[in-house]
Amino acid sequence: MSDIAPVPAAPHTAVIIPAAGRGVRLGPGIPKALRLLNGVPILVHAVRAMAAARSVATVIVVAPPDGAEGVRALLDEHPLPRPVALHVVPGGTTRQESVRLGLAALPADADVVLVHDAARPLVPVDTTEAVAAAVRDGAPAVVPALPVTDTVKQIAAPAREGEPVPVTGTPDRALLRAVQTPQGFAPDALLDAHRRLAGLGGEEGATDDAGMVERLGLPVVLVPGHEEAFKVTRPLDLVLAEAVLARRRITDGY
Ligand SMILES: Nc1ccn([C@@H]2O[C@H](COP(=O)(O)OP(=O)(O)OP(=O)(O)O)[C@@H](O)[C@H]2O)c(=O)n1
Ligand SMILES: C[C@](O)(CO)[C@H](O)COP(=O)(O)O
Repeated sequence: MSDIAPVPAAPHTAVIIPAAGRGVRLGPGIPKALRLLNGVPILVHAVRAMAAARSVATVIVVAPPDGAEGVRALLDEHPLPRPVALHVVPGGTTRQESVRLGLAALPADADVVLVHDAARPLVPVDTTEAVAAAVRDGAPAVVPALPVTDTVKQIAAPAREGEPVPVTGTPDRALLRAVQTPQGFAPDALLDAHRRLAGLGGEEGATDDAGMVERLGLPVVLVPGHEEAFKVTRPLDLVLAEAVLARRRITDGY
């Protein structure tokens, strides 16, 4: 019998980056993930942000459905801050379908899976590490979040933007949080949510990945998000992102 303790396997965080959206709210043009921020595609910023985290060993980019080869070539042109295994797969027509297609490429030995919007290119590495660490410490689902600063009104039914609409209530904003990505999961929790809910109508209305896991009745915990992890959704967000990068160039030499 050997008295040598087995060497624990190194942590393996795999990241899925859904990048298959068109970016309709940003306005006409090429898919949002390929638009430039300081001369570099938004997607490249997002991949670099994920690869900067020390536990991240695999990054799976979910490309626009007809654009996987072009995205692969684009990523090969841009160096990453650390070596990672990089995969590119074609995405689907909804965000959840794209995430599911990314999950199909998940390595079997991953102990944490993060899902990170390509549209959040500036998330700081500490936020990513905090989410991954909380999953590794035993939480099945972890979400970075910030307090809500606007007062939020409830309306009775979805309405077109710009249309006057009656208010039905004002939720207590102290009980609300705005959630960001990367969201982190024990791989089985997210895989199980997709196996059980996808295609059965169970994913309808789930606008984030943790929402899928919540529907299985599993606990989801929040950790502090970061204001620079904002989502590039509308044109003004691009202006803000350029300003953040300009400040980082001055303060961090980045
Ligand atoms: N079919 C889709 C739709 C969205 N996404 C990704 O999900 C993330 C968050 O979505 P969002 O910001 O809403 O992006 P879009 O769907 O592109 O935006 P819009 O709704 O304005 O078209 C983005 O990185 C986007 O590329 C995806 O991979 N596949
Ligand atoms: C996942 C997400 O970024 C969390 O805030 C958000 O729900 C994505 O929503 P979108 O409508 O696809 O922008």
